[in-house]
Amino acid sequence: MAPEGGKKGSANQKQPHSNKTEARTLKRKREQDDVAKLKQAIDELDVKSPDIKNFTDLPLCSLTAKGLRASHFETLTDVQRVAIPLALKGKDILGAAKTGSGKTLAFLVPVLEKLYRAQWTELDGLGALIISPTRELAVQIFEVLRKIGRNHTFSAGLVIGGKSLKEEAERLGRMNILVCTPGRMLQHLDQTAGFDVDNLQMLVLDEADRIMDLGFQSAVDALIEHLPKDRQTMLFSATQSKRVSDLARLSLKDPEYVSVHEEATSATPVTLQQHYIVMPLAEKLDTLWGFLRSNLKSKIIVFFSSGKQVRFAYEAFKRMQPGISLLHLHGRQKQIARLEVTSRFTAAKYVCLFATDVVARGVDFPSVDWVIQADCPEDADTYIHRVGRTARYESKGRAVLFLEPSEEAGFLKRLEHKKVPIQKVHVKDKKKTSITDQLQSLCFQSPDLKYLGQKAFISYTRSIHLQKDKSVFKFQKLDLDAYAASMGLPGTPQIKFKKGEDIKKLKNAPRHGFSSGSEVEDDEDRKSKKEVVRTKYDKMTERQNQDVLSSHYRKLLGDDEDAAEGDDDDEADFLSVKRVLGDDDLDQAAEEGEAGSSTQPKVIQLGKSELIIDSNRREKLLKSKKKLLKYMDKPTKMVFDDDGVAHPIYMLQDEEDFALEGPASKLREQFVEVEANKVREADVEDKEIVKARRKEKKDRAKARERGEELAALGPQLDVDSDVEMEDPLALLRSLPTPGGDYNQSDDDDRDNNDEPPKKRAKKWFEDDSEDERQKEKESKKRKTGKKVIEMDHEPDNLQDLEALAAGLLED
Ligand SMILES: Nc1ncnc2c1ncn2[C@@H]1O[C@H](COP(=O)(O)OP(=O)(O)OP(=O)(O)O)[C@@H](O)[C@H]1O
Repeated sequence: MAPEGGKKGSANQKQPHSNKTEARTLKRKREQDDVAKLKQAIDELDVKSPDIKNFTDLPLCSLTAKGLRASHFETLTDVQRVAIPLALKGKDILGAAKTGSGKTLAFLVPVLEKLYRAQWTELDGLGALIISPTRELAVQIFEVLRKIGRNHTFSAGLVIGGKSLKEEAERLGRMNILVCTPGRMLQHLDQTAGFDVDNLQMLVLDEADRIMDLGFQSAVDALIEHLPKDRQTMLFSATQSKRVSDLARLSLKDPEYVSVHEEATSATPVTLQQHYIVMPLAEKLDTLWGFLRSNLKSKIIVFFSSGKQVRFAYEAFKRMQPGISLLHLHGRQKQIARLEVTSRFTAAKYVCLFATDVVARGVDFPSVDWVIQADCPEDADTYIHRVGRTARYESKGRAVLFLEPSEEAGFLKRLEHKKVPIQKVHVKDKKKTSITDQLQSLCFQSPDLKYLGQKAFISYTRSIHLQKDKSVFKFQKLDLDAYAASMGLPGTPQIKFKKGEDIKKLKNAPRHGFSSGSEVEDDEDRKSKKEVVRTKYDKMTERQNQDVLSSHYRKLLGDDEDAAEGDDDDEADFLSVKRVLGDDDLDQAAEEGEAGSSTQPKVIQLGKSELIIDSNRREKLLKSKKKLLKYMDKPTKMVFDDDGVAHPIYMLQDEEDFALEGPASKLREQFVEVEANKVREADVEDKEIVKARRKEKKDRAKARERGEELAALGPQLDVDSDVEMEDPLALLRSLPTPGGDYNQSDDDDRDNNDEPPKKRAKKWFEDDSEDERQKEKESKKRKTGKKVIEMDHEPDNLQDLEALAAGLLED
């Protein structure tokens, strides 16, 4: 710890040894005097004094005061004015204040002050732990801490996953302040030897109601178990519940309720204008498109209920070029992509971000003009947090909620109950537009988009079906056929539901091999994973949704969402798509499976189109003229004019003849109808094919299982147990790691890769086998073809942050 005076002293020219010791003693004495004065001032502080208006009116050490000044924080906000004095006095705090009202400083300032007054050093270990529900929010808190704490000498770190556990573990022991997500922190507390939290002075839960929520329950409870009971605890949120059970779980001692806006007439900022539009589900995308086209010079966030909704809307709208930059963010993206999207959105002036609730809470994007809620939020609290991304700290903002007619009455009641003022508006007739035709043709042209659409449709219907609040979400009232058609889908995907799921649990369900922003791995899940030893066949057959060829689509869509398909698994648990792929898709996917790791596919020209030779099977095709015809363009009838130039027949049609055929709009409709019929017919055929292939796959898997059972009796399959004998961790290593790390990329790939089962079985074998030759082949394959996510692919800004964390407060 080096207060200002100390630093100046150390800059002096060389002193004799005795002088140096004397200077050090003097410095320590000054610090002690300083701390004693601060303690006395805090004792004498009247927390209710009306004179407390600015940070300078508080008994803060000069290092914090200097950091606040340099960050241009002078006047206290309401919540800071009430919470900071109480926290300085050592009280446990339960703080609730509107979004954007400055809660972050309300807990960060007391954290710095408490450690300063305790003269905390690196040797004292972890002094304060700040828990956030999402990575984005954790990074943001860390940045604010870095800004206002720049003059202190505490070390601070971020524990949010995205790095190997080992790498993080090495640094943990040196940290005085940690900002973390619950799942990752628990992993360290459970697994990192020598990570001592016995000295912890302060625990902070930002967005506390979310952290105490069902999805995080087991992780948070387990985490609290590790912490000493004798500590100061602070909980903050814009929507704070005072559940006695929560307070007991956290062992809060006689907490002070800081609820500065309780008497306010609205729960949302007064500078926020809030509207809602009622429209049938089938008009949602049209309305959103119309809105974007009318607000090109704005910064907009559009919230959807699931990552799949986000991806479909993003991919479809991007292809239709709305005239404003589009970004998308959801919890299944890689951490690098997520950080890049947040920083691009922060920096841009006119931009639209399609997002899930991963950025609904706490995230402080500057100057957002509009928050659109394209899908109704699960409850009024989520509504309040989402709209809170605009109109932050005295700035203005506008929010629009899209409601389905069946949701209107129920949700308005919920908002009224929470004191949210909102007005109904209508879309102007001349601004109404339909994009169904465009979406239909895009889905027709691109199987990838159609596939995303089907998944988005399913995830939406699933979320509505699962919602607890049945007075708002009425599944039976939705016109699903019209909705599917409005998304451009050739038919309504059939779905079946399992009973007993919970939307909140699902939202926080662990993702294999990938730790998302709001990831929490159930303690019990982790234990059972460790205990149950599975064979490679178990792993292979456990993998669900093998018929959804996601890796294929991932390649079509680019690779920014390596883990995005991981959730196919949880989806397949719950409901299944009766029909997903078209004939072409299956062909392509099968070929891709065969192509394996071929790196440089050959391309040959066939008529106007290109045929990519990326598999042995395709190469063989070249030898059969008849089969090749399949890939040739359909012949078009051409007519030669007087000069001998060829034209398509319609170009030479007489205008009068053309007019006789009827109005162009009708012709167009007829054309669309004919094409749509073709798609429907193709759909029926596809269904049959998919059914047959599924059955075939099931039979194959069964046969293999039988083989395994038989083989288990024979001596040669003692391979697995041998492995276990030689290396007791071998099997454990082959299990998916909870919360997953980037250096677990192999596992990630396997878990998220819905390749055809034949291919995957091979991968599992290779990964588990002791055969060195096979291993070598596998590693070569990875090097040449498949993407391997390297551990050191850290985002620049995160790395910078981490680097700075080591010595937070050096000038
Ligand atoms: N005293 C202050 N003076 C000026 N600006 C401030 C002050 N306190 C906070 N701010 C600014 O207000 C904005 C919102 O602050 P913060 O993110 O802490 O809000 P919050 O209450 O945590 O919001 P949410 O409930 O959405 O998490 C930030 O941009 C922050 O820099």
